[in-house]
Amino acid sequence: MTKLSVNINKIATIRNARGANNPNVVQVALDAERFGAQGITVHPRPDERHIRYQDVLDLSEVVTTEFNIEGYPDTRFMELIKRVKPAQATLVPDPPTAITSNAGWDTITHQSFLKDVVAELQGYGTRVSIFIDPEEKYFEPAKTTGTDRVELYTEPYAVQFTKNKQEAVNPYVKAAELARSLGLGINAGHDLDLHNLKFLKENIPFLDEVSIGHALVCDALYYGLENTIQMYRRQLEI
Ligand SMILES: CC(=O)[C@@H](O)[C@H](O)COP(=O)(O)O
Ligand SMILES: NCC(=O)COP(=O)(O)O
Repeated sequence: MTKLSVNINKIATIRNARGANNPNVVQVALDAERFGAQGITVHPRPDERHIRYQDVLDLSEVVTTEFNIEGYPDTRFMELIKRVKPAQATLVPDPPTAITSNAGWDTITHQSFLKDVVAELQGYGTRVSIFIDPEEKYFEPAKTTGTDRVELYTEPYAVQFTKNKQEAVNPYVKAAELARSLGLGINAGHDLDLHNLKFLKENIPFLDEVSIGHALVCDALYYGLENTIQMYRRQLEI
């Protein structure tokens, strides 16, 4: 089974636009779980432009599905994970100014840094996933860090999908098979949507989890959150 983790960053973006507490991200997380989300993902960024560090603490009190916290492992992130001890931490190499995530880790250059971070996070009982491009050279070094999983960065897949879906998915299938042969769990995320998700799942049926936010929240404007979550869940049933 491939789990659907709903990323609620964009709910916080709307809330922050007015400064009050509407929509309430904690309530949306609880409702998303009730509507079928199998996990809740957040990616607090240093400028707190969407999810705030306090949101993460508040969510940690109530989320009953898999709580996944993404981010660059700076001091604040590490302290947050130590305090919250979520089910999963996803390490993303974004600089503080990144508009959104736009690359996976260079696990060769940053191998020893990642090794230390992974060991510390696992010491809190948290599963670790490393955000990674589907390039063969990064997988053995990723395994050496001790990470439990990798998250395949799927923006290039989403872009190429509209032109040639088979060419788009081929490198991801190869990467996923390599990760599996190394004993790594496999997540995927970024720009997945109702058009491209099913094809990814059909080609990589052993995906452990996808985290989806931007497109899912956009779709919810038209279909409603409950219908939308169910629609995404159905894409993962093959
Ligand atoms: C790692 C990843 O792909 C997502 O966390 C994505 O970066 C969402 O972050 P934003 O919501 O800030 O775009
Ligand atoms: N890890 C990817 C994620 O959480 C959501 O990315 P997106 O669907 O907002 O592009």
